[in-house]
Amino acid sequence: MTDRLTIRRPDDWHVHLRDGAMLDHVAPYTARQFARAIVMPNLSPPVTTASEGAAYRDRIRAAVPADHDFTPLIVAYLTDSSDADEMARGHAAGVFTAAKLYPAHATTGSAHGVTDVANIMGVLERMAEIGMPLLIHGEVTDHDVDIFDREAVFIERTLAPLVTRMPELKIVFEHITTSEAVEFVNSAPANVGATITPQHLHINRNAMLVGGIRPHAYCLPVAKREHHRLAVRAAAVSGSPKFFLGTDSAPHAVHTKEAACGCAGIFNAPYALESYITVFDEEGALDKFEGFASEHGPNFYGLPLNGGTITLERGATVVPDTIGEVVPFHAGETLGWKLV
Ligand SMILES: NC(=O)N[C@@H](CC(=O)O)C(=O)O
Ligand SMILES: [Zn+2]
Ligand SMILES: [Zn+2]
Repeated sequence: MTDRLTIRRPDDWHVHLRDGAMLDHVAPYTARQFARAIVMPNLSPPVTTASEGAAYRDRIRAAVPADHDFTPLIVAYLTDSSDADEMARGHAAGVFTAAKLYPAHATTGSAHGVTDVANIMGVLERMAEIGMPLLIHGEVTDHDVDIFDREAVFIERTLAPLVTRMPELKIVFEHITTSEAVEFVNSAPANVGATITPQHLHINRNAMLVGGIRPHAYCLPVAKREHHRLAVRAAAVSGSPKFFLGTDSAPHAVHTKEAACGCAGIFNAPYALESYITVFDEEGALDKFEGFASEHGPNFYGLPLNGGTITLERGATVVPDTIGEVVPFHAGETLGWKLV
């Protein structure tokens, strides 16, 4: 039985570090676990220009303790009026690693998002030309679509036609939660990849609703029924280079979660690796963890693998009930692995 696993330093391909005091609070947790992170741009206001991106990168660097070797990868927030030249300028300047498509009003901080992909086809064509990946929150927002169906409907209505129309564009289907998304990514060409969060490997929708309503298990896309969780787990541990680590760590102050209309998001950064490796251990797939955490992401993005290693050992990690004003994923639980 493997009790100790040393892997190449991993990266987080989807994290929310926020801004201001919350950035100062949460950034050290991501920097402690990961060498690089794709930092999502859904700030208020969102990061839409290269100069805003460079300034945000400076604020993130200032928030990370000097003894952490951490590289934030900045992302442009796409709007209906995004400019292809601005995206290309930011990418060429080494500021923008990718651009994020939030369907308008799909999730936290998406009010300025894209109302129709048709409005940004020129931008997407330029991104395909320059090899700038498109990262997608894949849900429709139509009121008549059940929230549990919004990811599957997005595949039919938007993602599948987009992949057909733009075979050169690298696309990351973010935080997938359904068997439909797994099937779509598996059958799509090599330019389509996906991130998977720890929460969607651990919980199904019962965790939110059985025995009481648990706001700290609520995120978007919402956790689905059990067979979807099992399909996403199978994808994560499959060894396929299409699936890689993206925590979607999304901190919200506790009073905004424990509310009549609570915010969507799960703060999992502090113990992300311990949470993920627990799943790979349960699935008898510890040999697949390094690929998922440290190789598939950089290979998909065309970025170098990290130097250096981290080690996880079997042992107790007690997760506190709160970390500052934020309740972490697995709050009050003891995980069976620890980062040494
Ligand atoms: N995942 C979430 O539930 N929330 C994220 C936004 C997102 O990734 O959808 C957030 O920034 O709070
Ligand atoms: Zn999202
Ligand atoms: Zn996110």
